[in-house]
Amino acid sequence: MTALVELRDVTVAFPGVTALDRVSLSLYPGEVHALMGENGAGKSTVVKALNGVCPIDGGEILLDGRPVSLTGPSEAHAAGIATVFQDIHLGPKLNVVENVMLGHEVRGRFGINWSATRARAAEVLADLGLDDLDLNRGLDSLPPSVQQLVAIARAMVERPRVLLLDEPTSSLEPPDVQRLFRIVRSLRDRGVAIVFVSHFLEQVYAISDRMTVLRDGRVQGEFMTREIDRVELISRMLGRDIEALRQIGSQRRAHHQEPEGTPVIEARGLTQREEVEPTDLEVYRGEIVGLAGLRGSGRSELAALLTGITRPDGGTLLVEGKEVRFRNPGDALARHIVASVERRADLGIIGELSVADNILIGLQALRGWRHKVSKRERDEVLAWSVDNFGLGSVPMDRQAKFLSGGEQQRVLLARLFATRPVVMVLDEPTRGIDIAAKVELQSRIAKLVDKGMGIVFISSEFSEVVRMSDRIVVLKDRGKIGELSNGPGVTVDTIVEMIAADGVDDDHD
Ligand SMILES: Nc1ncnc2c1ncn2[C@@H]1O[C@H](COP(=O)(O)OP(=O)(O)OP(=O)(O)O)[C@@H](O)[C@H]1O
Repeated sequence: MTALVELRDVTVAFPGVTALDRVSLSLYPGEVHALMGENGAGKSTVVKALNGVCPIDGGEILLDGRPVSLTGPSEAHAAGIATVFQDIHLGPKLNVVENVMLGHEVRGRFGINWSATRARAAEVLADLGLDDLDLNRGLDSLPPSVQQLVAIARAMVERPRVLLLDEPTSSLEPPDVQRLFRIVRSLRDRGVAIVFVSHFLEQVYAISDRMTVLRDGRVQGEFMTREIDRVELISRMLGRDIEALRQIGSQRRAHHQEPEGTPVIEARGLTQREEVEPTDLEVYRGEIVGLAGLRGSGRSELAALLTGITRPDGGTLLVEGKEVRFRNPGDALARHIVASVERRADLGIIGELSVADNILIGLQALRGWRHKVSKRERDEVLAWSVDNFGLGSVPMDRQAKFLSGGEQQRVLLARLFATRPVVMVLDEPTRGIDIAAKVELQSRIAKLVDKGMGIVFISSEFSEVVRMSDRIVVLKDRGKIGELSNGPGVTVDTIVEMIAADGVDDDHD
């Protein structure tokens, strides 16, 4: 089979980093090709080289066997290459038709022919099995999953031959992922060549036909998905021995005895209208309490109430047995209660500041701006952060906006840890983080907890919640439905069954 697109020895260099080092890979029609690799491996750079966003410094890109120059997005469009970005770049105030057709409106003699434009949008959506979508709805009134599907419809208007999907599922729940995959499969079956980038291993196994593994900007191998097992894939991504990895996989946090004393943080009937039903929660020193629930279960909203990001409408919050009222996250920080929140844009990486300043800013805020962190402490904190969050290859003076998504996530965690918190609320702290860093972070958290900190841990990967938590609070539809003391008998299925069983009887009333 001839490749539709081929990268031959492509090199992309940024000051101080070779993002792609003589990368060769081929995309075939009718195939889903996954790009795999740790944070910073070069996956997004491959996507950007193909969609003309990032010029290449060496090698060549061939289309149907002939060299092409993709020096900008319009060249990539002309070559039939379309991209769906991770952060949806659509018009929130525009309706579905406008979003799908923006820039491709059907024109007649008197300007835009709206009925034809509408018909074309309906055709594209129907083609993707999205005929149930209301074309007049404003995009911002639709759930993120549907917005993501609209973004794909938009990419399909020009009938591209190559579709680039960079982490398209990062904000989707499982049923939406299945819907997206049905669309991806039907496009594949029509001969589109698809590039799929995701940190979710199971999704990659479910959807891809072929994968290329990258590490430090170099290709580590190309495999047919059905021929490479998960352990081998991970070991290729990390460049580590398979046996060592098998051992990491089998580790489970040794759980503590029953909590005692006063909870370090406690919620009594804490509630927020339309977001969180009255909820009780206790976290003791030395404990990790996992919040398990689907997106929309209220898990992130509860986290926000605990840390002053939002204010409750009722109930009480106590720190070390004393009632507190946080007006903002600064009030919580003053009590050494810190949070990482789920959506990256809200997390607070300040792109214009250096990596070092991004790490130190939390500590500086805690001290007050008049008491500058001393040079010695600054050096200590940075050295500690580099050691503990694998930031060795990131220059401390680089502007944070140039880091990869996963690198930014680690910088943010380093910032939180630098404030020496008593309570940490971690909402999806390992999302977008590669597997090595995930394991490293998990053991880091476990160690800190041993030193007497209390942690609220939220992850949409239930396996991670089970691995990390001493206790698991299960949430559904904005409220707590149960609590489990973790132990050998508790598995992902236990949580899933609790969520599935809850309220089923009510439906029969
Ligand atoms: N504009 C830029 N300037 C400087 N360095 C950059 C730039 N863009 C990317 N890099 C660096 O190039 C390397 C590859 O980045 P890339 O975004 O392709 O990684 P990735 O595999 O997509 O990572 P992630 O999984 O974290 O998204 C990283 O070390 C990153 O810091």
